[in-house]
Amino acid sequence: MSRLFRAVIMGPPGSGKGTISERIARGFGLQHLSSGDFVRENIAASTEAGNLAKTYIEKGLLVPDHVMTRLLLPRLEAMTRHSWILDGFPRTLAQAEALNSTCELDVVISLNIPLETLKERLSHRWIHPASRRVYNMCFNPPRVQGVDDITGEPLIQQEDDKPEALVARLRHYKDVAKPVIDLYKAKGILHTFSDTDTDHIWPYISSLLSAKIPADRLDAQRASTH
Ligand SMILES: Nc1ncnc2c1ncn2[C@@H]1O[C@H](COP(=O)(O)OP(=O)(O)OP(=O)(O)O)[C@@H](O)[C@H]1O
Ligand SMILES: Nc1nc2c(ncn2[C@@H]2O[C@H](COP(=O)(O)OP(=O)(O)O)[C@@H](O)[C@H]2O)c(=O)[nH]1
Repeated sequence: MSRLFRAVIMGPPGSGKGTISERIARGFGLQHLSSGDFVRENIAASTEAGNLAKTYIEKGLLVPDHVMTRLLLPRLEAMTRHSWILDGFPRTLAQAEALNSTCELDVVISLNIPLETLKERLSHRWIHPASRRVYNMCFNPPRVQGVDDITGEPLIQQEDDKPEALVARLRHYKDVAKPVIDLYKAKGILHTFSDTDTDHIWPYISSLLSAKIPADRLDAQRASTH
């Protein structure tokens, strides 16, 4: 059986991790794994790690490393048949080291997007809270303004997408992401993309993945998702 392909996507809030991961999932048949989704699923299922995570999220805090790794690593270990793109994890060096000891990554994509662009995007980000489907009133608007395409339910704006909260989140991202980025740079698997538009970045990411994922693996991957 061909070896699995494992990728991580990193970037500050609003950099397009979710948007690009979805394109990668559709275009290359990788499974999009979102750390935020794992956290929410565990909270909904009241698992031990989920209950712990909830106490932090309710206070608007990041979930501590030991809880995140307990929640995520077993899920990754169980992914023995499907290649994946991981979005939202690792966020800290401790998480990256724990991930290292679980699996070998093929590619890390780092998104480097100007602050003004992030502010602008997040001020137009609207979310369907139940599914976490993400819209943007300019870039990918819903079919009907203010409501989710699939359920017709109302969309909301998140408090921490407001510009005041964003600056603090960004500062925090820069501090904690730097050692993670340095680690992946040293391993020779880091690929950084800088631009103001996802549509400009996408062709470069697409050719990187086409070159990195061997054709036979790509075919097998696509066949298993269709
Ligand atoms: N790797 C992680 N480490 C710590 N906490 C995490 C991690 N991933 C997710 N969380 C927790 O889950 C919450 C939801 O995560 P999610 O990635 O959906 O949203 P977010 O942090 O607002 O991301 P973004 O704005 O970059 O899209 C986070 O606010 C955080 O509390
Ligand atoms: N205007 C604009 N908005 C974008 C672009 N790429 C993504 N977005 C939107 O910007 C917001 C943040 O993107 P998202 O994928 O959620 O970023 P994440 O926080 O890194 O996962 C969402 O509302 C996206 O629809 C882009 O190139 N231009």
